[in-house]
Amino acid sequence: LSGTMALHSRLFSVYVACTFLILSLLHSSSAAPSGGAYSRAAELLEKSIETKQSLFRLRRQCHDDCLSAGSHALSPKGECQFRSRAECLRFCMGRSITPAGQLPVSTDIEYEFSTRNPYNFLQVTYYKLEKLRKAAAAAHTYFVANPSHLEMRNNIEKYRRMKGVTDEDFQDRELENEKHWVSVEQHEIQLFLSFMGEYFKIDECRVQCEVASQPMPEDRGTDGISMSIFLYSRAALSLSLLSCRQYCVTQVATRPGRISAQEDLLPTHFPSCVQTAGDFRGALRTLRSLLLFYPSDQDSLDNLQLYQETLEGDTESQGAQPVQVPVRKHSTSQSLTLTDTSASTGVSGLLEENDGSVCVLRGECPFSPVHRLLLVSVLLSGGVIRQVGVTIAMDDDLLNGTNRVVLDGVATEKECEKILQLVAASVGDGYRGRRSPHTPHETFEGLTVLRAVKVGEEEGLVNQSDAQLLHELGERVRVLLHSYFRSPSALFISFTHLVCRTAVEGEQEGRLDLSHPVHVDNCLLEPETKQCWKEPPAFIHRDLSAILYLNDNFDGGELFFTNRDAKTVTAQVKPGCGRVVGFSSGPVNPHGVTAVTRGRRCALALWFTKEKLYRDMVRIMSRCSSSCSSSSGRPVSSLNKSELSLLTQRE
Ligand SMILES: O=C(O)CCC(=O)C(=O)O
Ligand SMILES: [Fe+2]
Repeated sequence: LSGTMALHSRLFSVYVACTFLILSLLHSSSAAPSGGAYSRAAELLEKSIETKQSLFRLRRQCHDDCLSAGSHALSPKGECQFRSRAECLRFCMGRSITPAGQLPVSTDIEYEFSTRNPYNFLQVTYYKLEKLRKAAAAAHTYFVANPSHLEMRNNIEKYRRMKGVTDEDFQDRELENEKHWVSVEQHEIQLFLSFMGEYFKIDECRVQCEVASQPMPEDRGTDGISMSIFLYSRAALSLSLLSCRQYCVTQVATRPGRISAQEDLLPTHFPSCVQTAGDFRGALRTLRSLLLFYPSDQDSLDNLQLYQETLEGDTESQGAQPVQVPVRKHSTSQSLTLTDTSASTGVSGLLEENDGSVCVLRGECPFSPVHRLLLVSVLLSGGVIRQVGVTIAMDDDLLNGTNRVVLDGVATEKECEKILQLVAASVGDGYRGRRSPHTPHETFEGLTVLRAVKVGEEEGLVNQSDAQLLHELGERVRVLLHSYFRSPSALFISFTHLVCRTAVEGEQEGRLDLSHPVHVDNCLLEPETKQCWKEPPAFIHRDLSAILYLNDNFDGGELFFTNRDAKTVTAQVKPGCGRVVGFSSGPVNPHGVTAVTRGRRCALALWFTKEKLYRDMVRIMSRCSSSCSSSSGRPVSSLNKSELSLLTQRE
């Protein structure tokens, strides 16, 4: 640890300094910084990157020391033992970092680093300083995570043509954290295990969570109130630790620059190593591993039976167990069986007990789902959102799929009524009376939050508190789904749309079409090839979809999920006031709406994103232009170009 002593006290400030530096560079276009300022900038940027790495190394070191050497080994003078691992970790971290340095960094800073933004600025500064080789490496590192950044693509082309810059200079300085993708891309059997080894750098991620989430020693008070705050913050801390650990699965399965994790990363790499000719035992072992992920997969079940019949009498081979993956060396030789269903990524999670046993949240947890939902949502929202009465009507099992849920009781009858009045009072977004874009047999009305607030403000037609209710409902759904799907990364509302579909009278006989054809919300589904292209015009930044239904006095209009063939229906959901259907926006959830053959069906459609950039600026700003007191929005003048372009984004 001695090497990290230099971090003392400066650690936090240097990590944070990066953000201020970026901001000052951003605002310095009028007065160009001098050469001296650029070298200072480069120095600080490098230092912030190095500091972050040192911090991560230190956390790993402390974790290992406190775990393996036994907590007493680190005790001052070796006399007294620590009462807990947390205490040991605090002491260990505290030897190298000041208490301020141990505070968590803000999400903004984490965001900057996760998008590799410091390398963008580093590239500029090295270019200005004419350190072209270093500039090329920084440019490449940034580009790996931001492949659609055209300016950087051009810069890289320019660097390639510059004298003194060679191919070797284009190095990914963050490669260490992303190595596992190299082996994922090679579908070779011998690389499988090394892939597994890399994959379980998940463990590394979880260690970082654990050490980073240690409470500060000052937390504990002696009087009743401080004690309950202490207990409350402890509970919140455990939840955030849990969330952080669960997020590791998603993080490891997310390529640099991608927003969404690769679905089924681990299990889909099994088949490439199943069939080693004649190795029935190996095949059986892999099949059993596969079945842990897909317990009802018919092909695997058939194959399993076949192998078992073939191996009849060979008890040793018959007993082949699922692959066991060793988890990073600890003194107690732990191993994690591949029951990690959260490896199928998405946003669902699992609860891993300290003893290494795995408790899959759905079904096997010590508390009931409803209980869990309420507990988590209340804690996450600081108790401000009333979720009493919300129940889980259907889960993945009942909906026959992945990352799907139906919640009831999210809005009251009164609230549904208010929103329906809002639709009636407003003229809609130009859709009123128009034929639906999806079918000639229905009309379609759409109302955005912005529109609702505007109508409320300007025309006096809509009660302002009704418009505000739209906001609140969106927020309620966000908090509920955030906790249900255990998405540890922040979830931002990306777009909200109040949509009504009305059957055109006299045109309903023998209708064969749909109210909304089968589609996937964040990619372009190609049912013939079962591919889903994550590219525009699809809204590729959408991570989670939700529809809050408002009424049921119509015929038809059921939401249904299908397989990727867009034909095989896997589940159906009947709308009703206060019911929310939530699902991940990706290719596991193709869906459509059956024809509305009588009456008007209204619903509030919401899309969420993990990408801060794509949060709904319209929503934030409309809120702040009206009654918003604790503004979470920024003035328009401070938005960047792409944020501004989002303001004009429409369905
Ligand atoms: O209204 C519904 O039930 C679904 C709507 C939908 O899928 C969409 O707008 O993308
Ligand atoms: Fe949809």
